[in-house]
Amino acid sequence: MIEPVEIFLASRNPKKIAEMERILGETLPGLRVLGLDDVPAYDEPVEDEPDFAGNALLKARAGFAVSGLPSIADDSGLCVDALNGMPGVLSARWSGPPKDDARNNRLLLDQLADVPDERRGAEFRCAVALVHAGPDGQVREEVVDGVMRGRVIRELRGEGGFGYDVLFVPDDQDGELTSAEMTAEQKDLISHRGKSVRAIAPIVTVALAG
Ligand SMILES: O=P(O)(O)OP(=O)(O)OP(=O)(O)OC[C@H]1O[C@@H](n2cnc3c(O)ncnc32)[C@H](O)[C@@H]1O
Ligand SMILES: [Mg+2]
Repeated sequence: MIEPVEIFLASRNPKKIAEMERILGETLPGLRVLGLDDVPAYDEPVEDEPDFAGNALLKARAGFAVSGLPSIADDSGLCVDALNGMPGVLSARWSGPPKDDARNNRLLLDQLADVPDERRGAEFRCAVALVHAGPDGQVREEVVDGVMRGRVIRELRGEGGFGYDVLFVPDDQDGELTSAEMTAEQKDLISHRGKSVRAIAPIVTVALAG
């Protein structure tokens, strides 16, 4: 009998989950991705680490502890040069709780109002962590990173993606479209998340082989 191939994905962000499932599905067809609704509710960790890798590990460890399945989590955000790398790990709640993408975007636009075009460089960063049991039963942890460079524009453009995509023009592609104006496939090809999920996929394959 062929074992079901399952992984647990610890995220509360439906659009992020959709991107991760889409990218994982390309490299690992047949993979069944379980989410937070598929396991009993648990105390999700406070994302209080100073970097994306640390927060991604917190989320993946908690997922593994509850599900017992190989567990992955993403921690990501927008790092703006003129703001010394902020919002960074604070991206989701940059304008305060509760998380609100539109309010975050307005705050970022205000903060950058006086920053000239040539100093509006920024990058999306994404760490993806995998926590699983090795063949010896020991817990193994892996973290990979992905980056997408670009710049923050002065108005909201596009309907796709999520979060700060409406304000971000990646340097790749033609350098004009925001990541919210790209198709899902265009964004996946160049995005921070596309890069990190494609980098973790072969490690997931090894983890699933046990
Ligand atoms: O922690 P989980 O439950 O996975 O969901 P979250 O939305 O809180 O996720 P993070 O803590 O990693 O915060 C990521 C935030 O960074 C921003 N962000 C990350 N990737 C993005 C992308 O591809 N496009 C636009 N904004 C992005 C957006 O504001 C996200 O809410
Ligand atoms: Mg979060």
